[in-house]
Amino acid sequence: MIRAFLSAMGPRHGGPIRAGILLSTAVSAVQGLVFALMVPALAALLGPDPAGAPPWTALLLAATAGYAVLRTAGLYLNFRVGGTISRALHHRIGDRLVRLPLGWFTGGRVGELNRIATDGVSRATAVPVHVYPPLADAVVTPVVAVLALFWWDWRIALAGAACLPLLWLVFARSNDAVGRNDAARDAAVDEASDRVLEYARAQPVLRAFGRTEEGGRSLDAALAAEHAAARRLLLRAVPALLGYSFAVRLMFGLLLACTAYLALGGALGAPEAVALLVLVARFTHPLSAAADQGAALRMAANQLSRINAVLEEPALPEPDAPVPPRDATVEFDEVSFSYTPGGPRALDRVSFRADPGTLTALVGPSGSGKTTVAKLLARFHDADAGRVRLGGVDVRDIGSEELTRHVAIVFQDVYLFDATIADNVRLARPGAGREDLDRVAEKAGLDTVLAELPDGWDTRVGEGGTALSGGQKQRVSIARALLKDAPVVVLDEASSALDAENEARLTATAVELARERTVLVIAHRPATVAAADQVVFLEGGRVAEAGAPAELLARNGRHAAFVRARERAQGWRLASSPA
Ligand SMILES: Nc1ncnc2c1ncn2[C@@H]1O[C@H](COP(=O)(O)OP(=O)(O)OP(=O)(O)O)[C@@H](O)[C@H]1O
Repeated sequence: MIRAFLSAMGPRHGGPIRAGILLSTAVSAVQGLVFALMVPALAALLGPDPAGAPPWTALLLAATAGYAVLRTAGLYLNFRVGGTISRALHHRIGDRLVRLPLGWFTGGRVGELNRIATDGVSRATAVPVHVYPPLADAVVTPVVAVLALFWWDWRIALAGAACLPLLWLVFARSNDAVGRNDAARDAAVDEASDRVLEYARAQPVLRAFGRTEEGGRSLDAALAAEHAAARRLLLRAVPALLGYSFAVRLMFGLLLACTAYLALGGALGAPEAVALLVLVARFTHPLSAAADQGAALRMAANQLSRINAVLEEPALPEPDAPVPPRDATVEFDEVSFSYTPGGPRALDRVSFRADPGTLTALVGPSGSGKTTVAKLLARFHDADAGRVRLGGVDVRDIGSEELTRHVAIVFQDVYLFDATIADNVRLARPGAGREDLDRVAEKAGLDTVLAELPDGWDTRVGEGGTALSGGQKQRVSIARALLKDAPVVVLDEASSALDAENEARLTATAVELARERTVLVIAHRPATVAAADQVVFLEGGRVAEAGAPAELLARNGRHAAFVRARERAQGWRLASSPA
């Protein structure tokens, strides 16, 4: 557990945690000494010669004063350590997230990340403040008290010592039962949170097709599984905790019987017997509470191992000596890639080259690998084989900051922050002035949208951009990419969402951009394909054909057949330009 803590906190914050644990342990040990001193002090006070009590009483008072000082210092330190843990874990998780490959952030991670960053961190934060000190009181204090009692009366101490391993055994077993079932419940809670998010996001689709009931089935199943896991945890944890509580009371009874036996046999005086009973009674409550704290510790340990799993997730490897790209040439050289190790290849020995000053249209049926090409160029993932080069340099040798500066991508599923349109566009270049914004707005077709909105640039877009239409969001996203002014632009052309006028404007913008940049368009529109300098036609993850659009149409191969099929299905019309 401590190792998991230190690993999660990193070397910089290990010191305060160790200090907090040491101090809490010391406080509990001193408390054990205070308890042990109560026995001779009380025995002397209640015995036939109370005049002999002052030395014991003075020692007891001194130990109590020391205990009070240490307890206060421990409380103060542990609250500070709790704050440090919370801050450090949030920072470390945040730092890790920004270094993870973007491909790591699939939908299923959202619920898990949310739980780790909230519940996980708060449980870990509670350990030094609310969990470890009472646990140390329940474990260290009795052990020290029993050891100290050996010095005073070995028979009673032996009886106490004999009970401790038994208690420990029951404690460890009950902890195990809670820990195992808590991990299973955690997994069920994650699954349920993901399904809730999915159900909320899928509402428009489900309602459009009148399938809200069916759509809710997987959510119902996940919630039922969560309920079952919580029940299992309860059913296993309650008997385990009750068993432990019973063991504590059994120990209390045994010590009671042992003390009575010694007192009745005359081996122990009545004052000593009373003092011992006070001591034993004093232990019952903290020992009983230990089971709850032990369970809380196991749950925190489970959360810590989940936090550590994120922190240990391999970061995107960064080059030791980054090499800047020489120009904006994009080159795929025999690139193969699978999303899952050993799984089907999304790209299979893909090779093509896109030169600066040209527009390349990536065309192909759904699932042919067009988006994957864009993702490998931006290093969402690294290729399994072959090389993706930018400006003659392998993207893995460029360094992610430099690569980000060179490549701007507009994906179809646009995400906007809950801020104004201006803020969202300025994300690309925070210092950009109004003139720059107006310039890119015109090129992206955003100017007409702004003219219709009463607050113009200051319109708030809502969470994720919900206050804007799909086409409006896409235009904001294009303006953002244009403002970045990167030498390579990848545009995942919207298959819908734009009207004819804006479609034409966007094609014109792509062509204009391609005068000075390398532009790759995942093309769904005939006008864009026709305007391209070259078409890379993908099928099943392979480059089936590549060449100028007119040349490919004239060849009458896979690309031409695909275009004809599209024409029939969607009314595409793509004429080969006269040679
Ligand atoms: N995150 C992922 N995990 C596993 N497989 C994936 C993932 N993303 C895509 N794939 C698979 O990789 C292949 C290529 O997908 P990709 O998204 O590149 O196709 P596409 O040509 O862009 O399709 P579309 O035109 O429909 O967007 C497909 O078989 C797809 O199922």
